[in-house]
Amino acid sequence: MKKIGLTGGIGSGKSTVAALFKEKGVPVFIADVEAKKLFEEEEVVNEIKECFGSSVISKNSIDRKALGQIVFSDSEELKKLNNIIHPKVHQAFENWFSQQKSPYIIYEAAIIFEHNRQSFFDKTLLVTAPKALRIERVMKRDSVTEDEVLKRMNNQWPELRKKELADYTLDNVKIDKTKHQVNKYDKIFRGI
Ligand SMILES: CC(C)(COP(=O)(O)OP(=O)(O)OC[C@H]1O[C@@H](n2cnc3c(N)ncnc32)[C@H](O)[C@@H]1O)[C@@H](O)C(=O)NCCC(=O)NCCS
Ligand SMILES: Nc1ncnc2c1ncn2[C@@H]1O[C@H](COP(=O)(O)OP(=O)(O)OP(=O)(O)O)[C@@H](O)[C@H]1O
Repeated sequence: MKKIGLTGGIGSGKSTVAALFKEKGVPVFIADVEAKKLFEEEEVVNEIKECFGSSVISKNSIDRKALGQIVFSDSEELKKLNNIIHPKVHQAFENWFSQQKSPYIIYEAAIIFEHNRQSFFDKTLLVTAPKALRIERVMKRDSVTEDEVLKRMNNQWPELRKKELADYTLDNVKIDKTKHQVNKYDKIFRGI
C-alpha cells in the first residue's frame, strides 16, 4: 500500500483536495485532525500546561488561540509544541495505516518538507495557489486578520522551495480544474 504525502501551505486547499480523494474512496489521514484529538487527552493537556504555563489552559482544556499566539510568534516555542505533538500523531498514523486496505492512502499535513519527512512517503503531492488568494481564503474561513495569517505562513516554507522537492504539483484555483487534477492523480497513484 503506497503512502502519498499531501501537503501545501496554509490556505492552499489541502483539506479541500483531501476531501476530493476521500470522495473517490481513498483512505485519508489528516495530521491536523489527529493533533486536535490529542488535545482532548488529559496527559497531553498536562504536558502542554507544564511546557507553556497555565495561560494556555482554560477550563481544564487547551486554549488554542492563546497557544497559537505563543507558538506562531516564536519558532523555538513552536518546536517545543511540535516535539510534544508530532511523535503522538505519528503513532496514531501507524495504528490507522495498519488497518487500511487500498492501493494507496493519503496523509495530509502542512509541514512535510519543513520537517524533512518526504522520504517517509512513496510520493508527495503539493497543493499550490497564489499567496494573495491563500491569505484571502484563510481570512474568510477563520475570521482572522491578514497579520494572523502571515504569522502562520512565516513558520512554513515558501511554495517555490517546496515545489523543488515535490514529486507532483496540483494547482488549486478553480475547483473544476482541481477535480480534474484529482482524477488524473488518482489514476497515477493507483498505478505506482
Ligand atoms: C498551535 C495551535 C493550537 C493553533 O490552533 P488554531 O486553531 O489557532 O490554528 P489551526 O490548528 O487551525 O492552524 C492553522 C494553520 O497553521 C498552520 N500550522 C499548524 N500547526 C503548525 C505547525 N506546527 N507548524 C507550522 N504551521 C502550522 C497550518 O497551516 C494550519 O492549518 C495548532 O495549530 C496546533 O496544535 N499546532 C500543532 C499541531 C501541528 O503541528 N499540526 C500540524 C500537522 S501535525
Ligand atoms: N478551489 C477553491 N475554490 C474556492 N474556494 C476554495 C478552493 N480551495 C479551497 N477553498 C477554500 O479556501 C479555504 C482554505 O482551504 P482549505 O481549508 O482546504 O486549505 P488548507 O490548505 O487545508 O488550509 P490550512 O493549512 O489552514 O489547514 C477553505 O475555506 C476552502 O473552502
